Amino acid sequence: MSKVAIFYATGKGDTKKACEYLGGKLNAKILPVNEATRAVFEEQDVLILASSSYGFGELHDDWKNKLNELKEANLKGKKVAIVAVGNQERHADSFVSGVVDFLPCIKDAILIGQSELDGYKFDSSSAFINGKFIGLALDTKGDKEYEARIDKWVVALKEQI
Ligand SMILES: Cc1cc2nc3c(=O)[nH]c(=O)nc-3n(C[C@H](O)[C@H](O)[C@H](O)COP(=O)(O)O)c2cc1C
Repeated sequence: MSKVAIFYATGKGDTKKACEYLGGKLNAKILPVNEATRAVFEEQDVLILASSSYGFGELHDDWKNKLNELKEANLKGKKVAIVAVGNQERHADSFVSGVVDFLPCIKDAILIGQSELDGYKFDSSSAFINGKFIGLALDTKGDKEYEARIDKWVVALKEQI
């Protein structure tokens, strides 16, 4: 069985809560990213990188501080999925944009878990590329049905793992 781990950064707990729900569905290990190391990244078959956005579409600081380690990790042949948490109404100009900074750090990995627009309304998002989100976009405060989005994503993800 594939070893799946979710590495998350969270400010007020929204991303953590979503990851706990997701982790239960995937039977995955869940780790605050500030506890992760290059070796732990390399131990996994599938890595799920989860972060909320802060500033103007930036990653949470805990993830910013780990990007170098992620970049140095040998992820060749591994699968990586992204979970992006934000607020489409209050931050419509940079909705879940921070997670785009993962892309240069996972070049040797296989990106899985891209998702559709699926009813979101925003003006701009760096994480929405060529008509798709680069991962799962969640607005846990603005979308009461966010767990249903996770359920749907998990079904698609399991086919790619
Ligand atoms: C100062 C500040 C800046 C934010 N910037 C963004 C942003 O650029 N894009 C976005 O989608 N959400 C933004 N948000 C919303 C948070 O990402 C959102 O509240 C999220 O649910 C927080 O999750 P967390 O508790 O896991 O950190 C911002 C929130 C704050 C307080």
